[in-house]
Amino acid sequence: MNALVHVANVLFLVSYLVRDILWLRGLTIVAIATLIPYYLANDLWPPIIWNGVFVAINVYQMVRLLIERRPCHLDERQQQLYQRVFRTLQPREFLALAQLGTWRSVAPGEQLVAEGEVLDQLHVIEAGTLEVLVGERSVAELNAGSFVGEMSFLTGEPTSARVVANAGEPRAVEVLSWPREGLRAFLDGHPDTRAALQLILGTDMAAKLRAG
Ligand SMILES: Nc1ncnc2c1ncn2[C@@H]1O[C@@H]2COP(=O)(O)O[C@H]2[C@H]1O
Repeated sequence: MNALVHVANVLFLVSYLVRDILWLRGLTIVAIATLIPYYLANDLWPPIIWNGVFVAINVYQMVRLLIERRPCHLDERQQQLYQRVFRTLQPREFLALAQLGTWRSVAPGEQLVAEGEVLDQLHVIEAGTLEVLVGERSVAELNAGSFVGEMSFLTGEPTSARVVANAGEPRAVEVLSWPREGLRAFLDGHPDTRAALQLILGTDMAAKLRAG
């Protein structure tokens, strides 16, 4: 019987070494199950009850994780954007985020963002190129996968530049746009998604700094 205690503790040890929380919880459940015969043989009811509670909590959290991670269908546009920008999110997390936004076309010559405005949206380009202007000076071009308005989104400051679709562009630019407050509320309820998005936005801004 004592061997079971050692086996269980080795399993606990392995569970602490794995990085994926799903595996950690699964191994914890197996380790506890390995200990139960020992507790029963020794009539140790308090640890049986407490470990039953731990198993119940872990099973509940595992079911939640599995629901979050179950495969989901992304349409072609979503799939492209996911591969290009949001790969650090679980596909289902991304789907929820994408469904919160609306797809929009920016026609050649159309202005997406004015300079110095209080922006109530965050955009990401799915296809096409947008031009960034400060005054009349063109300072950058933004391509598929780039965010527009992330600086205001993160700082709450008015926009730093004007962003337009060039009149000479043959095709409309496709963007996915989120309402700022709706996105903030969503992220408040999804802290993992918020952490991942902050990193994605930070990486986007670093790329812009580097390009500038
Ligand atoms: N130098 C730059 N390089 C690339 N993009 C920029 C630059 N300046 C501004 N932008 C983009 O233009 C947007 C204007 O609104 P924001 O300041 O919210 O966020 C800005 C960025 O998305």
